[in-house]
Amino acid sequence: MASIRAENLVKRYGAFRAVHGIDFDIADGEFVAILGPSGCGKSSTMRMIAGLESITEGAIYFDGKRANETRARDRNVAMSFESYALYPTITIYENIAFPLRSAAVEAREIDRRVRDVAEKMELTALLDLKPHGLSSGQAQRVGLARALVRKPSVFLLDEPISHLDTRQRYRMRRFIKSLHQEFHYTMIYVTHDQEEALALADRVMVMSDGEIQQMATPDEVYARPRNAFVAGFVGEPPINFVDCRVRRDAAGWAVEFEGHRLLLPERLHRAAERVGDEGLAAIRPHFLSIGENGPMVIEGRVFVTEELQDQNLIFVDIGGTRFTIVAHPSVKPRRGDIVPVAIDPDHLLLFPRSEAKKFEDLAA
Ligand SMILES: Nc1ncnc2c1ncn2[C@@H]1O[C@H](COP(=O)(O)OP(=O)(O)OP(=O)(O)O)[C@@H](O)[C@H]1O
Repeated sequence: MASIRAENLVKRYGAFRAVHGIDFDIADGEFVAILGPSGCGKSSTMRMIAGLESITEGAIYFDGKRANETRARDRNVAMSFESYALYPTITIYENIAFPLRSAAVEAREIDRRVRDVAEKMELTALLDLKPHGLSSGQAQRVGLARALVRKPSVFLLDEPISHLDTRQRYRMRRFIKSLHQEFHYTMIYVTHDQEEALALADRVMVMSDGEIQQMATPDEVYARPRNAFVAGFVGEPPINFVDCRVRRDAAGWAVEFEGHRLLLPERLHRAAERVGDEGLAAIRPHFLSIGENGPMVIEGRVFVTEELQDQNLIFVDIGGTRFTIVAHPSVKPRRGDIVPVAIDPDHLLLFPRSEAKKFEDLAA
């Protein structure tokens, strides 16, 4: 296993800057997900770590040693992509053994390692078959087994399961997570799927426009997003945003919107000072409820509901701003009903209004 450090990492393709000088540390044995929308520079970052793409500026260190000039095959990095090109004419056993045969590993050692990895990946029963006829989930597992059999120091996965159906995706997620929990590989996992990133990783590196917006644990990026972009990209259904005015008077700091006023908890006083007059308040759909209980209750009009058996999604219009509420399945207002919406100020977030622009780009 290895630790990885990046210092001021830049990737340019001609005049276009895809990665803008990023810094990060990944500890030995850590599982980091690189999360962001299409084109944000995730794959470029991963490919620079793998040595498949040259580094325009800055440096990468493996275990503290500069690796910019180290060739891809000497970095002991395994990569697994969405496409898992297996060799069709040889058995699963030989497909997994292939990288070891190329490296002239002794036959008994090959056999031991292939059977060992096949057992971990639940492939033992398939070893004598040819790839033809495997399900896409099985083929993906063979691809992972082939990457792992070399005992890499770093395991890189680029959108490895995005093409699978929902059931297979859950299954593969469990596999990947258990591989990490059992063997503590240093793993870097590129995805645009926030749920996957939060479910799998020890820390999530959220990227947009070639920059790291936040690198923190799943709990932190969810509960304490550093900016409106992270708040909007992480969480399902997406967070609610509303323009607000930020005020301070004898009672303390407060936000106002649509003629309502909400006193801010102490946790948000520094943010309120930083934001200035024009703010962007945000609250997750799970922290709004329908009912009279709470320090702030505002009336809204229901315009759509979605009943999802384990929860109901209720979409409410409050003074022209649309809010999503996640409610208990027993809460079933009808379209057009006027309902009291309770806001839990402990879960309110506050950003500068200027960050709304990034959120709009994301929604576009
Ligand atoms: N070889 C290349 N030549 C020119 N531009 C490139 C090249 N590879 C990537 N880019 C551009 O660099 C930017 C970042 O690409 P990258 O593939 O790193 O993003 P990504 O976040 O992985 O996106 P995706 O999820 O769509 O793969 C994009 O605008 C892309 O078009």
